[in-house]
Amino acid sequence: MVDDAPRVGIIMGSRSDWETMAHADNLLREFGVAHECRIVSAHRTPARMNEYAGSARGRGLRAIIAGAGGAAHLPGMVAAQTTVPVLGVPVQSRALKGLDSLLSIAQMPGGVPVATFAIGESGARNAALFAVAMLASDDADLADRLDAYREAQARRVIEDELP
Ligand SMILES: Nc1c(C(=O)O)ncn1[C@@H]1O[C@H](COP(=O)(O)O)[C@@H](O)[C@H]1O
Repeated sequence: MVDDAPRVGIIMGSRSDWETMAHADNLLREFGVAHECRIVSAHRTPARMNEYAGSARGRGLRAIIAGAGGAAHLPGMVAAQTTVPVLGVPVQSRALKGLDSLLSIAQMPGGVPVATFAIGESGARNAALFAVAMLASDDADLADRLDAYREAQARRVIEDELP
């Protein structure tokens, strides 16, 4: 793990979200972006959420990736308490397959934005890539790594071409 002060926070409503959110963690590790992972819930640990959101900018966080499932209020409630950009990841729920999570995160009232990603693993990965892209806007080295990532991805697609 990276030992510098975290630049990105990954939070999730429950330990049960880790299987999904670990994809964001892995991606930030791959890029060498200092980050932290925490369980924070608007419903179950509201005081911890307030403290997390309230201290985020002062601690140097540049983005918060927030994953939650079902009545996924966490990303929006964090966004309500900080101007650090919040990237919301809808975790797939059992009852409604994540459509509930997606709509809970996407349908924010005007004035309190949350960037909303796809349901599940690809959403977690894209949220992390988006955070990398945000940081890369003033970090040339990270921008080069992001270009290299895209090039490697394109090479893999081409190598996988049908016979
Ligand atoms: N949506 C939220 C919030 C929140 O938004 O604050 N806190 C927990 N949860 C969600 O409840 C689901 C089930 O949690 P459990 O597996 O712990 O019962 C998880 O997907 C979690 O994100």
